[in-house]
Amino acid sequence: MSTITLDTVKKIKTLNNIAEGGLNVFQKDTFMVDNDCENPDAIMVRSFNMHSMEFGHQLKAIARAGAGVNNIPVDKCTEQGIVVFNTPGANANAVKEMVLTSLMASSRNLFAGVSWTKTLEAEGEQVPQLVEAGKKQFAGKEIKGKTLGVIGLGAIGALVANDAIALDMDVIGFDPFISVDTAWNLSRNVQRALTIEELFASADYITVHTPLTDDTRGMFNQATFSMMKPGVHILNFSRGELVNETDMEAALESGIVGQYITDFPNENVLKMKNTVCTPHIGASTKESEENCAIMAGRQIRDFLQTGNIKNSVNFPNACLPYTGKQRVAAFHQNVPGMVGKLTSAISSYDLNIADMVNRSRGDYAYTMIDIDTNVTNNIIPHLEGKINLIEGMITARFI
Ligand SMILES: NC(=O)c1ccc[n+]([C@@H]2O[C@H](COP(=O)([O-])OP(=O)(O)OC[C@H]3O[C@@H](n4cnc5c(N)ncnc54)[C@H](O)[C@@H]3O)[C@@H](O)[C@H]2O)c1
Ligand SMILES: O=C(O)CC[C@@H](O)C(=O)O
Repeated sequence: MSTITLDTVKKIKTLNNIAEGGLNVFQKDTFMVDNDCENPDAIMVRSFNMHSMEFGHQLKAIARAGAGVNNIPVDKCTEQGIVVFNTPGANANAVKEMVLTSLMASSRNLFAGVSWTKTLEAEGEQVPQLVEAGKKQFAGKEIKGKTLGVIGLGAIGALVANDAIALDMDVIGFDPFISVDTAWNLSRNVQRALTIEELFASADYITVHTPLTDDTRGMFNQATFSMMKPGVHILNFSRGELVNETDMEAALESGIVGQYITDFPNENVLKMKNTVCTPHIGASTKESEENCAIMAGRQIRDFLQTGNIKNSVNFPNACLPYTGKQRVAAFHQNVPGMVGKLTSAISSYDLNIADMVNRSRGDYAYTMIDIDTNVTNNIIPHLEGKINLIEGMITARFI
């Protein structure tokens, strides 16, 4: 059932702590931002799991202040005409710095060395001698000249790959869907793996930067571990589910995997040998949280006020310069004749069209139509009824 509504004050619900800069983008006279509000027009979220949530008819958009959208039921949102945004690249530098820190720290056994040294606290004046006697167990390897395999050369992977080249590593990257922009920005010294097997066979260290999808879930498993160099270090700052935990545990026990560094601990992973866990802090810097929140806030604000879509993961990007004229923003099936039916519904009320844009993505499409006169409030319910009757319409609103 589709609806057209004339909005007044718009309600933004927050499901996690959103950095202040992202909340400040909402003008106080036009928006109400609250973590408890009912029937929000939009939701801002970080990692909160939204899969069991029901969404009201009022909800028009969800913005993920971050990259991964696996905590959001994107397909359900699409069917309901709810636009899902993320903030591409906004936290990439934070994660890159975390990956490089962990790469060097793990190669030098820093985590284990620091923990062991702390156990000497009660040894009094014996500490210096014990340190000298015990340090050999923590001798590490330099990363210079070693091979780093980077799986997923998007915002984060490309930064990691380029900086690893600057640290004198050999870098091999695998990304069958690499974007043209990233390819332009990638160091020419990054070797391209045509297959993931090629990367597994040559890497001393592997870092993964793909989203969690049905294709990538469990990509680290018994079969892929058997293709890797014994003692390989694996860094996972993407999502825990990329790794088959049982197989990882066995690979760590047998030494095929020398160290596993992950930002996604759980009760099983915490118990695994040679594993270093961080508490999902890859993107936890002041700068990155502000960047993500501001980008997410602006995208939601602009969408609610103008209908323009930027950085959606489920609907096409669409921009029509906003002139303040009455605008119809309609989500519908991507089937022939929809634009014609929309324009004839509008012109049947003697309304003239000033401008329009229509964009499609897969099975769905989005149309914005500007009307060159103000539509009086008594016409809107009738026009609403007419647009409602168009087969294939999901949801539409007047702005
Ligand atoms: N630890 C954290 O706090 C943190 C922070 C940011 C992002 N992340 C995770 O990192 C992921 C990547 O973030 P990003 O900003 O680089 O995203 P991105 O979209 O810029 O890059 C992802 C890349 O993975 C590639 N890819 C997709 N499927 C692939 C496959 N099967 N094999 C190889 N490459 C594949 C894509 O082509 C793309 O280039 C996010 O989806 C998120 O899960 C974690
Ligand atoms: O919000 C966070 O702190 C984590 C974000 C991260 O997992 C992401 O996918 O961007």
